[in-house]
Amino acid sequence: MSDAYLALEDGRVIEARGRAPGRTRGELVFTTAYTGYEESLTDPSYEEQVLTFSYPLIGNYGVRSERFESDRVHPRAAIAREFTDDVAEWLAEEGVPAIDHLDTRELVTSIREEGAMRCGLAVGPDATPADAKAELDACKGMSEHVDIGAQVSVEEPTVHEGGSAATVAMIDCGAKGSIAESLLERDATVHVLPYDATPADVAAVDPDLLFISNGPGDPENFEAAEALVDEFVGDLPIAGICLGQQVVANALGGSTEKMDFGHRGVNQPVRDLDTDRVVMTTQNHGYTVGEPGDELNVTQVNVNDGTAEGLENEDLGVITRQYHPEAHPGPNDSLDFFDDVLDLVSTDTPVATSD
Ligand SMILES: NC(=O)CC[C@H](N)C(=O)O
Repeated sequence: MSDAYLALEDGRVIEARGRAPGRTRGELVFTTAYTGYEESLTDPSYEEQVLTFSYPLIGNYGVRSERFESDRVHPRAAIAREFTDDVAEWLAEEGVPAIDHLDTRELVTSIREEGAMRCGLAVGPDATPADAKAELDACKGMSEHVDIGAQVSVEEPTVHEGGSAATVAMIDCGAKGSIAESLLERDATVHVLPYDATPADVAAVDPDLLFISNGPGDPENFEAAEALVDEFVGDLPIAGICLGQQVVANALGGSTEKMDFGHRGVNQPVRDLDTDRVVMTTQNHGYTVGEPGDELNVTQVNVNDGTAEGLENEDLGVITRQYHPEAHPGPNDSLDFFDDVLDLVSTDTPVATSD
């Protein structure tokens, strides 16, 4: 008798061991990251997804809140070959179902072959396969979560007072904490604004730079952020990370599309087309920029599949990354992105200034 069931869109129902109870649903994805489970589980970009860890043992160095990227767990559920008690207890306290003792190697292979798929989970002493299937039946596709920004963004503007290197208006589409920290460490002051901020809200903080954060779901559902890029491009330098890159591309004539199973891990190789240098990067995305449009140049590409990893327009002062230069988890090799971003302010790159 099992106490946990995972129902998949391909019709299978997989038995597992329950580690944190509940009923839930979401898009089933996997990460190959072998460390950084606290950072991944608190990354807002995982909202509405069920996160499978391909690394078999999750929790072997405990759970410490200093390593969290936000104030709660964001995946709808978590799956591993084996969770330690520390992680299972944390997820249970957070009300996030967790299962283990299933063949995650086989599960990850299925996602690679069939693509990210919808799933339903039922976990606990009374759980049945029918409960898991009922969750699956009620599960929406990622793009159908049209107001997902409201689930992850700040409700009111907040400010992180730093130094005078730059005043940054950061649009919080579900930002990881490390992004603001990376800017603060470089002496910037960061105004965090809601995902649906208006041009007047941005102008009110008199920024030197507009920064669009990472965030969950389909970038086409972040129309307000797209409108901000459209409004301020040429007047303010603009930077973006992950969803931020996608929103910037959509605003400037490019397009985005859903990937089969995405990039999630801490060793995704990225080649800079100018220097030919390859760096290992942290990634967590299921959509990608298809066409960059006429305004943006692709400056970096993924070595595995050639997808756009960096976009720039030097004249307009626009620079974005699809991966996570702020790391947490993962390698620190791309932290200089934040220096490049702040250089956009100090070198007055944009063609025009706001008056
Ligand atoms: N980490 C992110 O910002 C993810 C971006 C977007 N939600 C995607 O899945 O592609």
